[in-house]
Parts: sequence; C-alpha cells; structure tokens
Amino acid sequence: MPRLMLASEFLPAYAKLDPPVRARVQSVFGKFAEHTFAGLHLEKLQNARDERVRTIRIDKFWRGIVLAPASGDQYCLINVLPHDEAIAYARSRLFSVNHALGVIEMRDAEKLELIAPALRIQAQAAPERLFAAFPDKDLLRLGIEPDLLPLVRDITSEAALQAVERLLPQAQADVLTALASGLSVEETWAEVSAGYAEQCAAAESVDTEDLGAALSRSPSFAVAVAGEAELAAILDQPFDSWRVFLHPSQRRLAYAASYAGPALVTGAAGTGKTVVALHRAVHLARHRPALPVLLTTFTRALSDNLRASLDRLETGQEVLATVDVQGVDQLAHAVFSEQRASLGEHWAVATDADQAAAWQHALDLTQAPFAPEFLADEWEHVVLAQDLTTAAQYLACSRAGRGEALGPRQREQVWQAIDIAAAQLRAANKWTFLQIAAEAARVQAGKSAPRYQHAVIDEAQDLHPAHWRLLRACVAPGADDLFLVGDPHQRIYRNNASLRALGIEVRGRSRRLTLGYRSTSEILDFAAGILTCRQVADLADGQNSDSLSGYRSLLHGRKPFTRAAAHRAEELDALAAQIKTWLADGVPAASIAVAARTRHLVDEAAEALRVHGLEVSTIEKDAGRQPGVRLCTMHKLKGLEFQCVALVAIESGVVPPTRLGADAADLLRERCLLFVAATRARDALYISYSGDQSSLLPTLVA
Ligand SMILES: Nc1ncnc2c1ncn2[C@@H]1O[C@H](COP(=O)(O)OP(=O)(O)OP(=O)(O)O)[C@@H](O)[C@H]1O
Repeated sequence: MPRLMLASEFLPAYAKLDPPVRARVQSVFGKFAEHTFAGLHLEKLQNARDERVRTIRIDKFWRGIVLAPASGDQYCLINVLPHDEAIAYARSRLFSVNHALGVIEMRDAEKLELIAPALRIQAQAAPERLFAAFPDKDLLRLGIEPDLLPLVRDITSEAALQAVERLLPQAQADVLTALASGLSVEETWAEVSAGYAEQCAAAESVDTEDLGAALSRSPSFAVAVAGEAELAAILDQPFDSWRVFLHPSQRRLAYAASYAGPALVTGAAGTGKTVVALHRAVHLARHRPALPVLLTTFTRALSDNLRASLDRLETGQEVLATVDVQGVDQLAHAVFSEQRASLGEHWAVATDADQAAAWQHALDLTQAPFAPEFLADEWEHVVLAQDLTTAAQYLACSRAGRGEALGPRQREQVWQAIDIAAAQLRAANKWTFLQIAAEAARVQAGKSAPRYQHAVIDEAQDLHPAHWRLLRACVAPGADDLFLVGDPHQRIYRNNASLRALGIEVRGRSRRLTLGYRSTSEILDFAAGILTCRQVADLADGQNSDSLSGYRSLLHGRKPFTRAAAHRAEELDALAAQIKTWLADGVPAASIAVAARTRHLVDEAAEALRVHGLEVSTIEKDAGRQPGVRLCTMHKLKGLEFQCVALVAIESGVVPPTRLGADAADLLRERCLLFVAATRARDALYISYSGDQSSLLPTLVA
C-alpha cells in the first residue's frame, strides 16, 4: 500500500510560499496522497549523497524534495524550495537510521564536511575538548553514529556545539546537549531514550538499512498522511506545525499513557509548554473521561488564546466538547455564583473603589500605622494565601518572603485592620477576586463529587494558593488528576506557592523542557542575561532553585538592539522610525508589540506613534482587536508572542520602579518581568531608554 508521509521540515518551507505556489504544491502532492501519480516524475539526482532522494517539479521555479525509501511504495515529502536550492539541498542530505534509537535521521552531510576542518583547527589549538570525558563506547551507546565521532571529538566548547547542533540529526544533537549540560551518560540515556521510548522499544529488532520502517517509528520527523483531505487539513495551517510535530521530549510528556498523580512540566519561555498542555488536554479528552477535562490558565485573555489554539489542534467536536477552557478566576466565579444562587444571595465583585474605601475605613478606625497597599498585600499574600480565619492563626503564621518582620503588637494591629476591611466588604456582600477563589475552594472541597476528571493548568507559576486549593478540590486525587505547566523564571506576581505545601506532590513526575521554539538564540541569550546568577524558587516545593541550564534555540537572527535617548520625545521618535522600518520590511502591524512598565508610559507611546501616523491598538483597552501595532504594559505581554517587540522606557527609576526599594524578592520579580517581556519576541527585540539605562539590562556584546 503506497504511503505518503510529511516531514516536519516541510511545513515551515510551505508556509513561506505564495498562495498560487501553495495550491500547486497541494495539487502535486495530493496525487501522492491519492496514489494517482500519472504525469508526475520523480527525478533522481547525480552526485547525491543519498540515492534515495528525488526531486519533483512543482512549477517553473519550485521543486519538491522527496525521500523514496527502497522498500515499498512509500514517499516522504521533505521540503519545497526554489529550483537551484532544491537541487543543492537534495544533493547534500543524507538519511540514516540511528543504531541506538531506531529513528530516522537526516543530516546536511555537505555542510558538516565543510565545517569539520574548521572544528579540527580550533580543536588543535584548544586546551580542552567538550566531550573528552566520554569514551567512544559511551557516545556510541548513546546513539552517536560512528562516522560522526571524529567531528564530535573536535567540539571544544558549548559555542562550537551550538554552531554544529543545527546540522546534526536531532537525536544526536539532543544527546550532545544533554552531556554538555552536565548530565552523566546514564542520565543522558534516561533523558533522551525516554523521548524516543516507542522507537527504542522497537529498535532492538531494527534494520538500520530499513529507512521505511524507521520513518514510521519517527513521529517527530514525519507523519503519515491518510489522503488528500488530511493533507489539506495539515497544509491549511502551515504556521502551526506544533499541531502535528512535537519534539520527542514534548511528545513523551503530552502523550504519556498515564501519570500516577500530579505531573509538572517546566521550561523557560517559548519551550512549548502551552503546546504540550494543549496536546495533553486533547489526549486526556480522547479517552472519553466520565467528567470533563479542565484546561485553565491565569487570565481570561490567556484562556481565550488557549481555546483558539485548541480549536486549531483538534477538529473532533466530541473531544472539543469534553474540554472546558476557562481562566482560573472564571472557574472560581462559576463555583462561587452557583453556591450563592443556591442560597438566594445577591452579591457583587468589589471594585477598586470599594476596596480602597474599606481600607480607609479600617485605618480610620484603628489608626494602624500601615499603608493601605501594605494591608491589601498582607491580606492577599498571607491571610488569603494561608486561608487564615482567626487572629490567633495570623499571630502564629509564617510570613516568610514578605520582607520586613512584624512584632506581635504590629500583627495584632494588622489583623484588626484586615478584619474591619473584610467585614465592611462582607456587609455589602462585595467580594474581591481572591476572596471568591478562596471561598470557591471551600465550597468545592465541601462537595462530595469532583467537578472534573482531569485538569491541565498553564502558567502555573503565577497562580495564588487559593486558586490551587480550588483546582485541587475540583479534581479527585489520583492518576492523571493535575497536569501543570509553568516557568518559575516568569513569576511576575507575588503568588509564590509551593505545590508541596498545598498538598500537590509532583516528585518523580516533574520534567523540564529546554529547547526554545519561539525566539532566536540571540534573543534567548540576551534574555537569559537578565536572570544570570539569579536563583528562582522552583514550583514543586518553593525551596530548591530552578535553572536555565540547557536553555537554547536552533533559530538565529539579529542581536537585540538597545537605543539610548536623551529624553522621551527623542526616544519615541526613534521608536516610530523603528516600527516604520519593520512595517516596510513586511512585518504585519499586528505582529509588532510595544510595551512599557506602566499604563501611563504605554499611553504616552501610543500617542507619539499616532502623531507619527501609525495605527495602534492598545491590548488593555480594545483587546488588541483593532488594526495596528499592539501596545500594552509588560505584565500584559505574559503568554503572548510577536514577530517584533519594542520595550520602551527601560530605564533607571522605571525598571525597577523607584518605589520598590531594595527588597530582593521585588527586584527578582522585576527581572522576571523583563525576562518575560524580552522573550515574547520571535525575530527582533528592540529596547530603548531615556537617560540612564535600567540596571537590570545585561550588557550587549557588539
Ligand atoms: N514542536 C513544535 N513545533 C513547532 N513550533 C513549536 C513547537 N513547540 C512550540 N512551538 C512554538 O513555539 C512557540 C512557543 O510555544 P509555547 O507558547 O507553547 O511556549 P511556552 O513554553 O508556553 O512559552 P511561554 O512560557 O513563554 O509562554 C509558539 O509559537 C509555538 O507554536
């Protein structure tokens, strides 16, 4: 039976084509899918590294590259390129079956041969080699192919590894990166082989000459396409290759048969955590659970994005109907309002003005020597976080991480003020979002039946303990109950929750993703520099530190650009000029974001850009739905991504704001915020400031 397969390389190439060429590609390969090859001619190449590679005419300018394994009637579409490039590509590629993992591998044999002498010269002059500690037998056991060993031996540094990584087959690059990041041979095997678990199991009986069989064992490399309709469904959304192709490390997490309890996936910005969460939700929903699957995240706007991505990933209505996508506060609101309705109570959300009035009332009555902001923070991050309901509990509680210590007398005063403010809101039946979450958790915990079978939770690092209590109460403890994804380096609110302290134990079921898919290496290196040497508390227990080790990207582009200005007007003129350049380069306005630390600065930038004749849309005000360049605060950038990002007013006194003082936790949060903002950029990052640059910016090496 002839079989059509589509390689992961193919979609990004197809995405770049003009619509008429795409239509032609679809029609040519549609014939493969339907096994009607009449009139199609697969051409063999002279001097090809691999004689199983063919090319096919798409039109006068474009050619497809097809792998045709000797065995069976099987074709794998590898790429589509302009004529000369296609011929050069086809000639240079070599396919093989990894002897240890059983997966198909492709390498750019020509480029590797070209780079080898340079590596050799570098190695001869270098005092050390990166993999000197590992004997050949270990490297071979891990899947490094014998003919690549000499090249591997000549890699002297992580920078050199980064330079060749893109040219190497994925599994071998994964092995070398794992070893370079400090893992032992055994740990590397455990890490990499787990990603290729199905393949390894089958590999025992594998024939390294049988490319066709290896293709079927390599879902990260190529997928089988059942017919013309399926081909069209994949090609219809060529930019979303994450729908079809996952890195082995992502696939194994998303499609693990079962986790014995809560599972945690961490990874720095852009490593595909949300992608993994979406696939996991679909995987769980496909097993027809008795109750729905909850897919949730920090805000409503982010859950709207999740819904849209889920609709792109899954087409089965039954599966989609099984996944309930809601922001965590929406969920809290739903549980809480159901309960209030059953009691016949009318209630309202406490506005900012209601809350300010309550704090003022409390301070008037108690004359406590505290600012309303301090009391509000103490209420949210100590009292509601620990679910404290009595003065005695508050007097005895831990306030770790809250900065200045409070003596017993001060604690009494604080409790009294909080008690009065809360009573005032209660009397008016007004509730803050966190109170709603805390109450919803209590209500749900008191119910005999869970609300969901499974919960998949994105942006886990920013949820408040009250949210966690609610989520815990919504799903009965057991296999596949909670699947969490998050990044402690992106913790930008004060919600420092230790999952263990909340009764959510992920020990043995916690994994980290390291390969960045969004930003270029240049942007990642810059962003990582913002956090260099800073320890962030991990999610599992809030104690150990999480690290960025191994965080990398295979994409390359321009270095981030920082621009100094004498004053704001000059800075914003330069911003407008930069945006016009991006637009002139063909970047759509909606793929450009401008962000600043405060709403006021965002408004100022928006006004300046309008004066320069640019269309702008403020994410906060009109949800970024209007045409034009997107503008928002740095906080609102969380979870989003854009082709080009400009961060303005990244200067002393603004980032971090002077009011923060020297509190280490506050300053770390500011660094995380800048890290989040910088890592929203896919291709270009532009940073400007007026006066002195922010002390949090890393130095750019020219
Ligand atoms: N396997 C994949 N193939 C292609 N693209 C991918 C893959 N995984 C992730 N991506 C792309 O990388 C980008 C980042 O993915 P995603 O938003 O899931 O990362 P994240 O770790 O949740 O990021 P952040 O923490 O910064 O919000 C997205 O554009 C996504 O489509």
